[in-house]
Parts: sequence; C-alpha cells; structure tokens
Amino acid sequence: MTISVTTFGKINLSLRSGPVDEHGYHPLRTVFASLDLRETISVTPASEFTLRVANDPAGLVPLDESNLATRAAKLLAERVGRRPDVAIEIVKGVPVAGGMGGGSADAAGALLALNELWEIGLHPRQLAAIARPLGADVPFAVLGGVALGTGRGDSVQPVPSAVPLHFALAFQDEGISTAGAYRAYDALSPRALNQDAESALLAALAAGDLLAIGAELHNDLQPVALQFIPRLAQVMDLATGQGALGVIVSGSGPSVAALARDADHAAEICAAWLASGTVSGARTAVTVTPDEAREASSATHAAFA
Ligand SMILES: C[C@](O)(CO)[C@H](O)COP(=O)(O)OP(=O)(O)OC[C@H]1O[C@@H](n2ccc(N)nc2=O)[C@H](O)[C@@H]1O
Ligand SMILES: Nc1ncnc2c1ncn2[C@@H]1O[C@H](COP(=O)(O)OP(=O)(O)OP(=O)(O)O)[C@@H](O)[C@H]1O
Repeated sequence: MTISVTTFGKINLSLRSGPVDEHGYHPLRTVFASLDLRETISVTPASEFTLRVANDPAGLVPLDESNLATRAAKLLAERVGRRPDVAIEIVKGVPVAGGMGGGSADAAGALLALNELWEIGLHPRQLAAIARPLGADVPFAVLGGVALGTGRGDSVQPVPSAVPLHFALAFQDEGISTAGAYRAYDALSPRALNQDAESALLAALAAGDLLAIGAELHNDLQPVALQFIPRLAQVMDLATGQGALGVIVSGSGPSVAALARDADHAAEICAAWLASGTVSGARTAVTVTPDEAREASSATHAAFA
C-alpha cells in the first residue's frame, strides 16, 4: 500500500527578527502563508529505508541522512519504537534553497504520510510539536494555511484570511543559505522585537483588504538577501513598475514575491520578469486555504501496489 500526501511551499508575508539568542537562533514574529507550490510525498512499506527524489534535475536535494524527509521518518519511527522500514518518494515542486520552505514541506509530508501508514493516529498539532527539532519552519509546514509563527517561528497559530492572495514569484539560479542569511543579519545589529508589529497586516488579512496587505508586506532579512544578490533590487523594481501591490524577498531569499490584484495581473508581472533576463524562472501562485491544506495533507490516495 502506498500513501501519498501533498504539502506546500510558503512565503513569509511578514518576518521580523530580534537579535540572536544564546542557542544561535533568532526570536521571530512571522506571518506564514502556504502557496500552491506542491510537494508530493509517497510512502510504501519496504524491507529497509530508501529515498528517491523526482523533479530535481540539478540534483540539489541531498539523498543522505541530512535529507529532511529522512530525518523526519527516522524521528517518528524512534518516537513510536519501530524500524523506519519504508520507501519514500518525493516529487519536488518547490524550488530548492529559494526561501520557500521546500525541505520543510518534505519533512512535514513524511510525518503526515507515515502517521497514516503506520496508523499512529496523531493529530496534526501533535505532529507539529514532534516536528520542532527538524527545523523552525516544519511545524507550519505540517499545519499549512495562514498562520502567525512566534518563538523561533515554530510556535504556530492560525490567523483568519478573507481572500485568496495571488502572487508572482521570481526565482534565481543561486540559493542563499538560511544560516548564512541570519549571520549576515546579526551584522546589522538588529533591535529587540516589537511584539505587535504585524497587527496592521493581520487586520488587513482578516478584512481581505489587498491594498493594505500589499503595504504591510515586510521582511527583516530582505536587506541581507539584497547584499548577497544585488540584482534582486532590479527584480523588485520591475514588479513595482508593473503595479504590484507589494513586493518582498521570501524568507531568507532569494525568491521574490509580488502581490498582484488577481491571477492575470500575476501572469503579467511574470512575463515582464522573464523578458528582463533578471530571473532564472517565474510563475504565479495563490495562497492555499487551511481547508485545502488539511485535505491535501490527509492521505489523498491510498493505492494498492
Ligand atoms: C527564514 C525562515 O524560512 C522563515 O520562515 C526560517 O526562519 C528558517 O527556518 P528553517 O529553514 O526551518 O531553519 P532551521 O533549519 O531551523 O535553521 C537553520 C538555521 O537558520 C538559523 N535560524 C533559523 C530560525 C530562527 N528562528 N533563527 C535562526 O537563527 C539558525 O542559524 C539555524 O542554524
Ligand atoms: N527534502 C529536501 N528538499 C530540499 N532541500 C533539502 C531537503 N532536505 C534537506 N535539504 C537541504 O536544505 C537546504 C535548504 O533547502 P530548502 O529548499 O528547504 O530551502 P529554503 O526553501 O530556502 O528553506 P527555508 O525557506 O525553510 O529557509 C538545501 O540546500 C538542501 O541542502
């Protein structure tokens, strides 16, 4: 029997970070949103653990013990006291090292699929708690939707969002290491977190006010991404010139997200980017509702091999 689940890439509509703590992590307040960039994770009983990754032509995803889906499977097996005797297949849909949480989505997918296959019966909230040591973004990747992340970004509470948000996304060939981005951020001497800095964004999301949402998009890591890849400033200006309602670097970068009025407007921004030669790829994406995320992440099909 094979169990397949879909999990999603994300952007941070708002990301604010305080200075590094004694554990080398940064206290965050971030508003996550799942986008319809899909990772499919399939698990099948096997005599020993194996991992296959499809749709990664450049071979960027590690296949060793550092793979986040492998780590997730082994962590869950250990928690329930069994062998991780499973074959995992991942079909990538999120660009690797683009600041869009693809590896975290794979870890989340492995947890959700194995929870079904091994009939563990944990609630997604319990899986999100188990997921914390795998990475700060993994608890949100388990739950999906639109949510406020605090702590390291790993304490996640859903927030209301009234309308779908259409984005144009611009990708780059080179990646930015998340740890490297936070290290460079420290050199900017960040100040302590303001505890309600995202309240205007949350109000705009609840009201479905696209103009206000666009104006409130914010990323403290953006200056760092622009230092690493100065061309991103041009990419952002191009989207603004096309009438984007707001433009940000996604997470630790280097992907850029431009909020559009609707799907057609998002496609126009992508066309302008592709014509400019400043991006390695571009596509439109829309936010995924909590219901869609929940449905996709509970075993979508169980097929008998
Ligand atoms: C940039 C974001 O994607 C925004 O959601 C996340 O903050 C990063 O989440 P992630 O990739 O799951 O991060 P992890 O795998 O936990 O950590 C990678 C590295 O990022 C840095 N890190 C991450 C999260 C955080 N709150 N503070 C940090 O300083 C640490 O140096 C850590 O060694
Ligand atoms: N299953 C996986 N898929 C992709 N990358 C993985 C995976 N497991 C481990 N990695 C490693 O994690 C690194 C970051 O990959 P990922 O695509 O998750 O980046 P990201 O989207 O920038 O992450 P984030 O937004 O969470 O900071 C990759 O360079 C790769 O070495």
